[in-house]
Amino acid sequence: MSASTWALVPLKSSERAKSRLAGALDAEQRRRLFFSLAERVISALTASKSVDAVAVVTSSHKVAAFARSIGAVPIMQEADVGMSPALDLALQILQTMQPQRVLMVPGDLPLITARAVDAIFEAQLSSEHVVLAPDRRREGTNALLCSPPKVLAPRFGADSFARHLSAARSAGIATSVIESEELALDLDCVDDLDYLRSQGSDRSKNLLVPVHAPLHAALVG
Ligand SMILES: Nc1nc2c(ncn2[C@@H]2O[C@H](COP(=O)(O)OP(=O)(O)OP(=O)(O)O)[C@@H](O)[C@H]2O)c(=O)[nH]1
Ligand SMILES: O=C(O)[C@H](O)COP(=O)(O)O
Repeated sequence: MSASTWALVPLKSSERAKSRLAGALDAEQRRRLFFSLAERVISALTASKSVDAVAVVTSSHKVAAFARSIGAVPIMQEADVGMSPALDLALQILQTMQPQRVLMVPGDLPLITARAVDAIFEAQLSSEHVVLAPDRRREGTNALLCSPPKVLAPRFGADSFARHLSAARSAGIATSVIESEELALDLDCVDDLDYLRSQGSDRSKNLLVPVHAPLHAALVG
């Protein structure tokens, strides 16, 4: 398969994911939340008019089968070695498809929409360009568009937004930062769950039901 714009989502093994929510959700709720979030992210990417194909990098055969069932292409890694090494490996494999650009998005953005994904691509002003979406604390990076894919190495982890921005700037790469409520929330800790709940039950309901019934149940059930 060849596609010029790929989206790439790293997904941990479901049993190990969302460990920071262990104080608020039991293991089964966390597992369901993980799959609901992943489905939401992959669906938004697939529905974006700018994305030709979505890949998921994972070490889990269960997660790979799930990704395939909703139209994503799984890329297998041997073990969970961290988000950036997983992305590095996937980028190397995707390179054989000669993509023009790759959008990297973590699999835990509950408010993401196809419209927000489209807006990332609209912020790309030249063929050599980086677009960054920070999280709501402006610490993490919730979307990283690299055009071409090797223009900037992914540096996810603590303070990744500042690190991506300064690496792009010091390399002289044209860079845009996109502020978007729909991209700014990633569900890492109990505080993030509270923030999502505080968005209002109607909004939460409309957002999460019926497609995301398990996520809704985990949050309000
Ligand atoms: N393929 C792969 N994905 C990863 C790895 N580590 C994290 N991710 C994914 O990267 C994204 C952001 O990771 P985190 O915010 O740390 O999510 P998490 O690992 O589920 O949460 P915690 O267990 O609480 O740290 C999520 O989509 C994870 O599933 C890894 O080693 N391999
Ligand atoms: O910047 C990052 O590393 C990403 O936002 C993912 O990290 P987090 O979900 O753990 O904040």
